[in-house]
Amino acid sequence: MLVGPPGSGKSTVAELIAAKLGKAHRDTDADVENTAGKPISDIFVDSGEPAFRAMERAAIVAALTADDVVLSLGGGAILDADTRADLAGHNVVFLDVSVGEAAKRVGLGVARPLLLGNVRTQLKNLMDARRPLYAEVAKHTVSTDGRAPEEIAAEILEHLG
Ligand SMILES: Nc1ncnc2c1ncn2[C@@H]1O[C@H](COP(=O)(O)OP(=O)(O)OP(=O)(O)O)[C@@H](O)[C@H]1O
Ligand SMILES: O=C(O)C1=C[C@@H](O)[C@@H](O)[C@H](O)C1
Ligand SMILES: [Mg+2]
Repeated sequence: MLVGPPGSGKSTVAELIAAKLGKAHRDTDADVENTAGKPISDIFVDSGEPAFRAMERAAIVAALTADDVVLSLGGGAILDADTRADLAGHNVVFLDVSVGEAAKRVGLGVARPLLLGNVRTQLKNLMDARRPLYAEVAKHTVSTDGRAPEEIAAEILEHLG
């Protein structure tokens, strides 16, 4: 199970790990979009962040009951105390990334509504606030700066044994 800020590579790396393990990859952002029938950016505009967080929480509860999946969580999933409690006992890996590298990876698109405006500033604020929460739920932290997704996936697989 992968957590980390936007642009840390959760979705990309989880897909690689799932392929190596022959398991399914599940991503709570994708689950929310499928349930809502629209992109996350539209959910934020149409219904607001609290409504998105409620949908995200429901997607996580559902995903945690599934067997044999490699799960990537939305960047803000760990803001929810119930989710943090639910993650205890799971094999959670925190994908860490610097502000500069994450900003390069996510670009300037509208797909990540919380980063609109000054992407670097938003990322910095968000990471400063959340780093303790990512670290709290994770059993293992992997630095991703300057490393290819394949290398990161291999390190995690090695750690999993
Ligand atoms: N280690 C890496 N090095 C370079 N680019 C990467 C790396 N990991 C992911 N990327 C690229 O960065 C972008 C963001 O990756 P990804 O969507 O996997 O991040 P995420 O953590 O799932 O973000 P979000 O929280 O917004 O869902 C993608 O274009 C992806 O190809
Ligand atoms: O960091 C966040 O709060 C978010 C990250 C994305 O994965 C999406 O879940 C959404 O854009 C919110
Ligand atoms: Mg993702």
